Amino acid sequence: MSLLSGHHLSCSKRDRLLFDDISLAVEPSDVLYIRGPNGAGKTSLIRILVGLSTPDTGSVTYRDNCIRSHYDVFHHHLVYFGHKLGLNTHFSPLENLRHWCKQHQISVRDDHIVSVLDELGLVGLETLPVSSLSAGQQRRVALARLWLKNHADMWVLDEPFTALDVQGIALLKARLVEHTAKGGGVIMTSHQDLALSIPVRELALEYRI
Ligand SMILES: Nc1ncnc2c1ncn2[C@@H]1O[C@H](COP(=O)(O)OP(=O)(O)OP(=O)(O)O)[C@@H](O)[C@H]1O
Repeated sequence: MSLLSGHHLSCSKRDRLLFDDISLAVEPSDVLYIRGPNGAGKTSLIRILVGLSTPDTGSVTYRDNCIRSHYDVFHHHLVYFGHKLGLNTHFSPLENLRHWCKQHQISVRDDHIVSVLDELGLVGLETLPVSSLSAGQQRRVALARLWLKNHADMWVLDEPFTALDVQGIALLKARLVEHTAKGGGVIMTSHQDLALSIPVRELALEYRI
């Protein structure tokens, strides 16, 4: 059974048809890479796939159930990473992630969150306000969710490599490989060459005028 599937999806923005009748399916251990030029509609498609926008036509299912009518189950198994990091910059990485874990019913001790932050190269920054961290460090804090929500089998990541340095990219790639090895599925966009050590399927969106 597929994890996440889009069925006959179409989307227009300001009278421009971005994509029409797209169907896709992510199986366990699959990585689907959505690529295309700026403005092609990658983020629009991603937002539809996680239920944040409604397509003009078509539907999205998670394990064969419509995500709209089974949103709680889908949400429980999803990590979505969008352009906005979803961090409160007045609070520390530890406070942000503690709150996020609570929202996602993840029972975790502070020392585990700190160990994940340390693994992500944020040693000594765990209790500083997020506003005092660099762009790449803030992104690492947000990405820590991929290390904390172990019961999520579906990851949907919109340009997750943005602002990461070489080491950050390597950490994330290794995590992606780990996730798929356990049967997880991934949909992602990127403007970088993915070069993962596992097979990646591609869906190319063109810029339609
Ligand atoms: N809320 C909106 N209202 C009106 N137009 C929108 C909206 N969101 C996106 N668009 C338009 O839809 C088109 C596709 O945008 P989208 O963000 O999906 O592209 P993208 O492929 O992700 O681009 P990029 O590579 O630059 O991130 C763009 O022309 C954009 O201006």
